[in-house]
Amino acid sequence: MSDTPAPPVVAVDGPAASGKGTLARRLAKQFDFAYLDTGKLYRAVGMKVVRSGGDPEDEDAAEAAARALDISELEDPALSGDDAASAASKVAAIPGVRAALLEFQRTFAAVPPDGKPGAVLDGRDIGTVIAPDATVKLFATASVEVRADRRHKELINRGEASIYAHVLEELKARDARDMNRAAAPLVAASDAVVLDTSDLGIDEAFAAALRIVEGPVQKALEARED
Ligand SMILES: Nc1ncnc2c1ncn2[C@@H]1O[C@H](COP(=O)(O)OP(=O)(O)OP(=O)(O)O)[C@@H](O)[C@H]1O
Ligand SMILES: Nc1ccn([C@@H]2O[C@H](COP(=O)(O)O)[C@@H](O)[C@H]2O)c(=O)n1
Repeated sequence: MSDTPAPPVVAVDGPAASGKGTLARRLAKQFDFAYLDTGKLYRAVGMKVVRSGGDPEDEDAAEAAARALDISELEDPALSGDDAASAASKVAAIPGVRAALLEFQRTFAAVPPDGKPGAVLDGRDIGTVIAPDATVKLFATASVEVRADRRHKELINRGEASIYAHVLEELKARDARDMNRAAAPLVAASDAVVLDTSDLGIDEAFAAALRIVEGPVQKALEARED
């Protein structure tokens, strides 16, 4: 049996539109790690149910969709939309759905694809459930008003119709569902470092994230070389 320590894992959790995906993607690039946006798994399951005419709150339909999910379905551009986000947060509350998606995420973290030396995963339960032994855990957050403003601007920049007040309401509803569900609720792991980016631009937020993550990651990489 090999004594080589496991590849480093960076867990990035946080509420919707907190900027966790932006940070996680940049951190993965910085260290040449594999990156998994776990929200896409729930979005794909939600859309699969909706497209087949089902209700995302129907436990049997949602669990069946999660078990039948093919990784190629994560490439669907429709997953970035509001309908997918809303359906995702409904299927995500169903324990059978979370159980069906667990092994894929844990394997991604333990054996990063393409021979990458480590993995960055972002979501809601990475530090608490998927990778409780992660090398380093970041909990990215920002006030709901700031998050709504960022998402609103993102939608406008994409050429989509957007009303700030609607975006704010949608984020509040999603926060409430994600924080109050019984199964893997959105909460910072006790050993996560909380990074509030309300007053930070993207580059400042990344610099702050890097300061938190760099030391533990380098240490874990060096331990694998010994
Ligand atoms: N620090 C920041 N300052 C300003 N804008 C930001 C900052 N971080 C991220 N953004 C922008 O806010 C929007 C949401 O960011 P991002 O998609 O990374 O959030 P997320 O938490 O991954 O969202 P979701 O939960 O919906 O997947 C994007 O348009 C992104 O460019
Ligand atoms: N680890 C995760 C990731 C996501 N969810 C749920 O999916 C919804 C969409 O996620 P985004 O990151 O793409 O915004 C989110 O609102 C959660 O309900 C999850 O439960 N666990």
